[in-house]
Amino acid sequence: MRLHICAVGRMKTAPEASLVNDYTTRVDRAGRPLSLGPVILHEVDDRKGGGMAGEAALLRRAIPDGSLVCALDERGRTMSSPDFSELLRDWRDSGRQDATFVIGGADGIDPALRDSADQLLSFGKMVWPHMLVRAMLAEQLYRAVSILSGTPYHRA
Ligand SMILES: C[S@@+](CC[C@H](N)C(=O)[O-])C[C@H]1O[C@@H](n2cnc3c(N)ncnc32)[C@H](O)[C@@H]1O
Repeated sequence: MRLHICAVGRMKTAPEASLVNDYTTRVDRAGRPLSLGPVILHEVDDRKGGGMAGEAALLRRAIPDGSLVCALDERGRTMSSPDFSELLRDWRDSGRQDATFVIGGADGIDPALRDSADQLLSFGKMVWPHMLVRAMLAEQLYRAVSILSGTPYHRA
């Protein structure tokens, strides 16, 4: 199952970029025997100033047809890392080819797009900067793959 991160904004040389690259490379390597990965990053940038609706249109276009969708939102469900690994395993076993994780911009994710997601995932009630959320998501994807592989990275 391919893992897509559809996110508003361009990371370019942001300090979080090396973290995202490191963890996604690790997911690609460790996830291969589990049929999870690669991680594919799709960055969208609404230059027309269309706000959340404009960003949502670009995000929808970036989400592969038929993909399962998890929207990152502080109002979503908090999960333990083992729970998240089970979600990934169940999604992989569903037979769908793609899972997409959506990260919004400064104003968040358009409510219509958020409500259409299969899962709303929260990293706690606090609001985190969107670039940091990419790095946190990439790390949790690697942690989930490590849990499913039975390697000792995750210690509960
Ligand atoms: C700066 S936040 C936007 C917050 C915005 N005020 C809102 O109401 O959603 C940018 C993006 O980072 C992600 N994000 C921020 N904090 C999060 C959290 N605690 N859990 C999950 N995702 C979060 C969400 O995808 C959000 O759309």
